[in-house]
Amino acid sequence: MEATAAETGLAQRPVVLYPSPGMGHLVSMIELGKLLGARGLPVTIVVVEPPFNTGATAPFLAGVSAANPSISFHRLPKVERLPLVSTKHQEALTFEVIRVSNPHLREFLAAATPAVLVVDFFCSIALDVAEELRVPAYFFFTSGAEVLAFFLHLPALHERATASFQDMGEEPVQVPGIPPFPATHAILPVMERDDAAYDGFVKGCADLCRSQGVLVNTFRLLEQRAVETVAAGHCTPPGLPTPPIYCIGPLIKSEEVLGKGGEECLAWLDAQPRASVVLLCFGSIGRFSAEQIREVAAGLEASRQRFLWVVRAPPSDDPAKKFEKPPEPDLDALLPEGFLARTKDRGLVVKSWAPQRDVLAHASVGGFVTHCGWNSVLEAIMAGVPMVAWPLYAEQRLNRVFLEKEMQLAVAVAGYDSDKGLVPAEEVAAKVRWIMDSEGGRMLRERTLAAMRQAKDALREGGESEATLAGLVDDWKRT
Ligand SMILES: O=c1ccn([C@@H]2O[C@H](COP(=O)(O)OP(=O)(O)O[C@H]3O[C@H](CO)[C@@H](O)[C@H](O)[C@H]3O)[C@@H](O)[C@H]2O)c(=O)[nH]1
Repeated sequence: MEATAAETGLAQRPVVLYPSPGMGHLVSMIELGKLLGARGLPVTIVVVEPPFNTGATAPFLAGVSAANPSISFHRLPKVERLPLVSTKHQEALTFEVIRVSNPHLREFLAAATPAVLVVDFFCSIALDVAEELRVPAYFFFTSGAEVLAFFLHLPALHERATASFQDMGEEPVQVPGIPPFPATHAILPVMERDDAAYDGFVKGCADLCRSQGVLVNTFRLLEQRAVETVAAGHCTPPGLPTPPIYCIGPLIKSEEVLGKGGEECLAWLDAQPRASVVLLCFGSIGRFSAEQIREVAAGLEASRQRFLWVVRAPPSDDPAKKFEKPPEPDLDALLPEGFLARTKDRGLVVKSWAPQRDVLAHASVGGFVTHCGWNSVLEAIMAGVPMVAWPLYAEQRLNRVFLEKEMQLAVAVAGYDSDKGLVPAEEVAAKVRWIMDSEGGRMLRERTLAAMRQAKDALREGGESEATLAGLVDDWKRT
């Protein structure tokens, strides 16, 4: 008979989850917390407050914490200011926030005496604390197994190459278990060796091998080749151990904090025909230039399709404001004159944020133009909605390669005009029409629906992901 948490002492000793502060990293870690809580484990989520925009708002966290009283949230002292870091990438700042928070984490863990610590990729420095306090530490990988294959292999790629990915141009990067991809498609923050983000990634990737295991927010059948190659140790650098891999997903947001704007979106969708609307939404921090916003508008208008479009204010020209929360967009100034009036019968433009998971799950939505953040990908799969891949930052260009070439669940936006620095309206119109109203788009929808069924199978009681998590929890209860 299975030991209960109380019998093993786990009732007193929490499982501590340590997400990095970005919205895209918090949502799935919180879902993991709920699943562990439902299996009788006491769960504490440690929250870090950085001095830059992460898309995760205080109302979001307050809503989650109110809806899940069984999970306790422990806030580390807010990081007010960071040492100067030489970087173009927010990821380098995230590593820094976690580094300066490590003494506070140590203090908390020493008092909480957790049974298990589960950390986000960006929090790998917490493994030092876990080792010192003898707490078994696992990773929760918030992207997919194909990206994990690349991450595990990065230290080996780093040893072999002397040039930055940026300077390797279109040279294909070979990683076991995933399709070759041009060096320019490697993840944005590791493009340049002299950026602080690069060092953080190479170290974090090697740290994956110091853990007791890596829980991955995917399901095996979605990324079978990568999962098997990673598990067989073919991606791990020579001399390092391969951590056990646990595919426990897809874990997507189980509740939305709607607000007034959210209710407006869903009410508008209620009035649209089935599978007729394309959603355009670009993650928790994705932003386009004013010129690109005008091209998207012109493309949507030319496509003649129904649309729901989340528009954010363009990035500021002031580098000091690069990582700040954007103001509300001024739609009259940003959109072409008369656009809103001309498209009012078939389009809804929403400022800054929509309840994406609920929108995707709505029967009126039939296509999704996405930045390829992994939560967005999984939310689309769980809703059976085919994707147009338009990556912007982080590991999204890799996700586009995998979605298009390996999983075959998306069509990629092409035709980037490097002189003008944008994707022209004609390409936006062509891809929107293709996904919503072509034989190819219909086939993609069928494939996505098949993936949705596999995902739901993996999650049901006794399904592969559910059983994997159950087995892991049993192991934890026995330790
Ligand atoms: O208007 C919006 C915008 C976003 N979301 C939600 O916010 C989350 C966004 O997550 P994701 O799609 O993963 O994008 P990012 O916020 O950009 O996530 C970061 O973290 C992910 C997981 O590691 C990575 O895959 C991404 O590339 C990285 O940028 C999802 O749950 C969305 O439903 C909304 O609800 N409404």
